Order: sequence, then C-alpha cells, then structure tokens
Amino acid sequence: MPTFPKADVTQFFRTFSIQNFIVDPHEEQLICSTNLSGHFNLWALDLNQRFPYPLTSINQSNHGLAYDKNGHFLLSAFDHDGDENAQIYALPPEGGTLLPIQVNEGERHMLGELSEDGRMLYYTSTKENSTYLNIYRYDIENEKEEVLIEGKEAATSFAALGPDERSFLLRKHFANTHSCMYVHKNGRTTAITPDPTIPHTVESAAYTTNKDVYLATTYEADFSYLAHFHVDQQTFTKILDIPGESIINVHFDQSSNGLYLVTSKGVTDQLYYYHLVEEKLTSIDLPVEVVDKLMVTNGGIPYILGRGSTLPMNIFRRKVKTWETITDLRVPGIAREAMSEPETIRYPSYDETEIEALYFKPKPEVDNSHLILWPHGGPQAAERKMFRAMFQMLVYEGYRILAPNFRGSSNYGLSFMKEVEGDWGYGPRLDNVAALDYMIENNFVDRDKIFLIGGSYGGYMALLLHGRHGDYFKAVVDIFGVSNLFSFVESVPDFWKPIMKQWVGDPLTDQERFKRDSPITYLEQMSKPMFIIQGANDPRVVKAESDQVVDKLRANNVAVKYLVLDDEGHGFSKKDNEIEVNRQILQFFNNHQ
Ligand SMILES: CC(=O)N[C@@H](C)C(=O)N[C@@H](C)C(=O)O
Repeated sequence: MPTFPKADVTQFFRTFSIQNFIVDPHEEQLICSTNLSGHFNLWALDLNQRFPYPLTSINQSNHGLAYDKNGHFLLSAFDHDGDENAQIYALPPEGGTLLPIQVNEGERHMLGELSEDGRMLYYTSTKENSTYLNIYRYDIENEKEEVLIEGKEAATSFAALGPDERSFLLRKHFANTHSCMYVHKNGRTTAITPDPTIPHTVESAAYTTNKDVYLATTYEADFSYLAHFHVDQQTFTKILDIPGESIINVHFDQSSNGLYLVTSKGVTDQLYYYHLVEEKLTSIDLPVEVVDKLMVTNGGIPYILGRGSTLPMNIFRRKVKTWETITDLRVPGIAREAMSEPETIRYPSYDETEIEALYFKPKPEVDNSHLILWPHGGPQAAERKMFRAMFQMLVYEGYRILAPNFRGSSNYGLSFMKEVEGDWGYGPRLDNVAALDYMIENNFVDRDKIFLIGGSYGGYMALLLHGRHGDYFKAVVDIFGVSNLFSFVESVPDFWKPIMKQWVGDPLTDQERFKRDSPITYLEQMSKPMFIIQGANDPRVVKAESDQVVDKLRANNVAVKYLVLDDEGHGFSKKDNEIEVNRQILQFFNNHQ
C-alpha cells in the first residue's frame, strides 16, 4: 500500500455546489444548477440512471427554475457574471439552445410559475418599475403580456398561483422584518394576515385548495407559526406553533393531504409533516443540518437540497422512511471525519444578551493556536451548520474559527433580528468584541493570535472592528464589505431603497450615527495588514465601497493587498476564482502569523 501525501488545500474547493434543483412532473428527470464544469450550468439526471448530463453551456448562475406542468419544457433564469440581472429563457428537457423569453439588458426578472397549460408565465420584473417592481402575466404563444400588479409602497413580487388560476399570492417587502403576503382575486388585493401595518413576516405560503392557504408567519409572535387563511371568507386562524422553532417553509403534499414544514432554530433546521385532517404533527429525521430547498412531487415524494458542517450540498429524496442520496458530492481525498464539526458556544455580551456562536477547532497535531473571527454577512442572516469549503480548509491548515450570531442575526426570533436595524455598528460590533473577550478569558486563544475576516456585512464588520478595535488583530481580510454607510445606501439596487431607512437609517436625520458607524471614519486607526477582495459586478456592495478604503489606506502607507475579480459579483461563482481567492486568503494569514 503506497503512502499518500497530505491532501492539498485546493481539494476543499474541488467539491461542487448545487444552486437549485427541480424534479419533472413525471418524476423521471431531476435538473439542477451545478458547477461540475467549473462554471454553473444546468445538468440533468435521469432518476433511474443517475449519471448527470449537461443541458446548458451558458456558464452563469441560476436564479430560478420552473418546469412546464406537463414536463414538455423548462424555464430558467440566469444572470451575467454576478450582476444578478436574471433573464428568463426556455429550453427543452434534453437541453440545447436557450430560447429568450424575457431578456431585457440591465433589468432583473424573478421567475414565478407557469399556468397548467404551460402557456402563461407569471413573473416579476424591474423593467418598468425599478423601485417597487411589477408582476406580469406573459403569454408565451402570442408573446403578449399584461401587468397584473403595479408595485407601490414596497417591492412587490409574485409568490404562488392558485390551483384554478383565478387568484394568486404576492409579497410586499417593507423590510426584512416586515414582509407581508396578499391574495389577489377578482381585481382585489387582500392581506392574508389580519393587519399588514403591524410589522411581521410571512415566511412562506402555499395553496392547498382554491380557497385554502396555509402560511408561516410571525404575525403578533416572535417565532414563525403555521396559520390558515380562507380566500373567500378572508379569515385568518392560527393552527400550530413549535416552541423555540420558526416555521420557514410550507409545502403541500396533495397525495396525502398534508404539509411538509421546515423549521429553523439557531444553527440548524428540522423537518415535520402535518396531516391536515388528522391535525397530527410528526417529526422527520433529516440527512442534513441545513435545508436549502424542499420540493414535494405530485406523487408525494419529498426531495431536499441541503448540507451539514462537513457535508457539501447534496440532494436527497425520501423513500420508505429513509433518505436516499441522489447526488453524492464529497470533498475529494478528505473524509468527513477529517473535517471539523463545530461546537456551539454561548456567551454573554456586554449587556448580558446571550449570543450563540459556532467554534471550529483544528486537530491538535496541526493546531497553530491562531483564531480567526468570522462575522457573517446579511446581517439579517446567520452562520449555521452548513459546509463552507473556506472554513474547512482553514481549520485543516491549523486555524481555529469563531463565527458569532451577533444581535440582528436571523433564526433567533423576530425581535432579535430587528436589533441590527438602525444600529449597524454599535450592538453587533460589541457582540463581536465580547466574543473575543470570552475566548481570551476562557483560554480558547491568546490575545496576540487573532485574525479577522468577513464578507459583505461581515466585511463591513471586519473593517469597523479593524478601525475601532484594531489592537485585537494581527491582520484583516475584507470581502466586498460596506465601508461607507452614506455611499452604500445610495448605491444599492433601486428595489432595496424603500427598506434602507428602516434597515440602515436616513443619511440626513441619522448623519451623526452614519458617520460614527462608517468604517471609513476610522481609516487613520487601521494599521494592520489588510487584504481586500471585490467582485467588479457586485450590485449589492459596489466596487466603489472597496476602492474608497484601498485608495485612502494606500495614501496612509498601510499595506493593502487588493484583488478585484472582473467576472464576479457578490460571491465567487467560478471555480478558478474561488480557488484563487481562497489560496490567497490562506497565504495572507500564513504570512502574518
Ligand atoms: C436587503 C438585504 O437584506 N440584503 C441582504 C441579503 C444582503 O445582500 N446583504 C448584504 C449587505 C450582505 O451582507 O450580504
């Protein structure tokens, strides 16, 4: 038996990712967007054969998939090099040339649903209403369309089509913590929760008949529960809650007259089945820790796309009380046991608020005793038990990683999530500082062995912590981080603008706070080596946010390494880019140990 060398760190990125999937109405073919070729394309699996075959060669990220209900053709939305301006194309299930259905340069389209006969496409677009969006019905045969809803007051998007196609659900997004659902029928639009002016969210909703809609909502509650709305009587009834968990997805299974419910609790997800007649809730074990997508076929078979801390994204289907692996993406050369399962740590913050964090530890024989702090992005998102090649690679190389779910994170209740609104830079920052103090005081790390890295809001937090608490860190990596709240609120996509006042604040009335909470204010105090990474096409945190920091730090003679990826946006969608970025991150930390 030969002795094999230790796996190269690039192996962690030689696994593949799945952005989305769908199963055809006859349950013969599964289509997914995956980067098996190094770029994202649609690939198919015949469910009785399993070897994947490519359908497209567009090399772009997917932003939505829909099968015609007879399985004759497929719709897919793709953006261009990370610009998030998704365009809608049709293609045959066997793949081939893409037929443009809604392609408008510089505009974003959100794929909705097809009518039963496959002729009408319901979708949302920025093309005639860049701030509030419009909902359209497009006749694919006649190439004619009508505006069904003209968005007003909040970004408005199509959500679901009623079974008889005489009503549909739509969403109005007033804020990340105030996002309501409405039913549109006979020319009238009615909220499906009792009072849409009271801030709450509707996480998910599904028709079970023409008259019955089941929804997951935080209406007058902190954690999302299951409720029922009667379309004709317009009555709202709470059905059930699961203490400490938020129901985030509701899927109807017509074949058994039940609902599959995905719930989230902190760093993991759970799955349940609720029988509508028996009113019985059953817990279902999961093969993953986080569910990225659930779909239930016409025949009542649930499929999930999900991942775990040491398990890359994979698709599973439920068969006779077990989960069958449909895809088997792994990290080549590195067994799951060789990777790091994080511990969940809870620590008190500066005001005694309890914060949960994930802590990844390297094997003792490789441990270099350095800790990397990772404030997550969003900020109304959370770090969860989901495979991140970068984390596993850094831990394999000997680094410890701490990822706190500071106030404002999702999955800890609506009121906790609200705590970052209008306070981007105080409470959440001190939660990160408290995380470091806790780790130092409890001997998880020595004070002089700490690095910092974050992306997007996490990049903002990395910059802010560098500017205000730079003594903690040896070196800092910022991945497309917000650097200046004044320029950020002006440069986001138009349809984000209605939420900016509640989310971040008002640059005029909150001028002092914007100044206090903008990392750019603290450039003079940023003296540690920095590595800044930015996608040139990022529509969320535009390149000017990183340029501002790089230009000024260079003028101050601070060592800044700047990597701009010309064909990327808010993330690294191309394998070669992902590998190069992560190779340079590792090298940067190694160089500054
Ligand atoms: C409007 C909103 O919450 N957008 C987030 C999903 C987002 O993209 N936030 C950025 C700033 C990030 O941190 O990723």
